[in-house]
Amino acid sequence: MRTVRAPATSANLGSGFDTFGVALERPADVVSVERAERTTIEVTGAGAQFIPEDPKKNTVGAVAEALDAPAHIRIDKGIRPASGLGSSAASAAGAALALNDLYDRGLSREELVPIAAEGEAVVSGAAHADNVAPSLLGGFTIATADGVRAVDTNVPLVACLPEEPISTRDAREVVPNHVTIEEMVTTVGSAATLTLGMCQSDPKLVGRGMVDEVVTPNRAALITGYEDAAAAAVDAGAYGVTVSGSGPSVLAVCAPDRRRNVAGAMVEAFEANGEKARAYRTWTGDGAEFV
Ligand SMILES: Nc1ncnc2c1ncn2[C@@H]1O[C@H](COP(=O)(O)OP(=O)(O)O)[C@@H](O)[C@H]1O
Ligand SMILES: N[C@@H](CCOP(=O)(O)O)C(=O)O
Repeated sequence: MRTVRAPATSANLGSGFDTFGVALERPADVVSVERAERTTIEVTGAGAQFIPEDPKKNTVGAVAEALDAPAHIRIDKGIRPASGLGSSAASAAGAALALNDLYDRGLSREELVPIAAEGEAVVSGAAHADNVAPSLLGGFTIATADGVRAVDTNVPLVACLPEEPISTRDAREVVPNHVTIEEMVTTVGSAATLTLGMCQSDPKLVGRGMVDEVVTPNRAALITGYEDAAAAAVDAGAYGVTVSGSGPSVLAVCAPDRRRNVAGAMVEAFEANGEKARAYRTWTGDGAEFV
């Protein structure tokens, strides 16, 4: 048997749609695998009742098939599904690392990224790698068509998760198909600023680089209370705020000692809009690990 803890992640970070991602120190899924004749799946933990155990519908089933590694797979969910915190991706990343070892496939973590992304295609219709990459590699990752690059970084974060779920598949419907040249120039500037901020572990630069006027406004409109939560986070000291992944979570970057205030302000703002919410005070973290 092999057991892996795979962390939650926050994708896009505003300016890096389908490209940027960070691993969070918490929460995380725990995935255990045992060799079997055919793949079976058992899910417990946060939101387990909303997650299919059919291998054709669960992200880990696609991973087992891609690695030709049938197994009994147990998933203990620490990350609620439809959260915008890479819930489906964490299970896929954990299964990829565990099955690669169980079946001695000898693939590197970088080589496991596209395999784990197959799981994402099952649930969202797109094999986007921006969640599985940081869940496998840790830190800040840049996933592009020609591979993935990871940067070790140390940035304080707050992820606030409102109760109302949003599925990635639905949230991809509101992504615009076209951008203007002005929007492209702004996005490139933001993305470059954010990358520099991650390389220098500078939360102020990261916050400036989260600005995005292309995808984020449409996604934010799907989240009840987003504008108030974002404004409250900035008032409480956040350097930048954006939609985490496809939402509904909201990601804020701030100084380490402002995390409690920022977390409290966002939860309060959501609650004033009739949305229960919880906040994770966290940091950029490591990738999946054997436990
Ligand atoms: N192992 C898994 N963990 C979480 N969700 C899964 C898993 N396998 C399939 N799903 C399905 O994926 C969807 C959640 O994924 P997604 O919409 O991308 O949200 P998130 O941003 O939390 O990953 C739900 O419909 C859920 O049933
Ligand atoms: N790039 C994807 C990221 C989805 O992240 P998730 O945590 O919501 O699954 C997108 O924005 O659609």
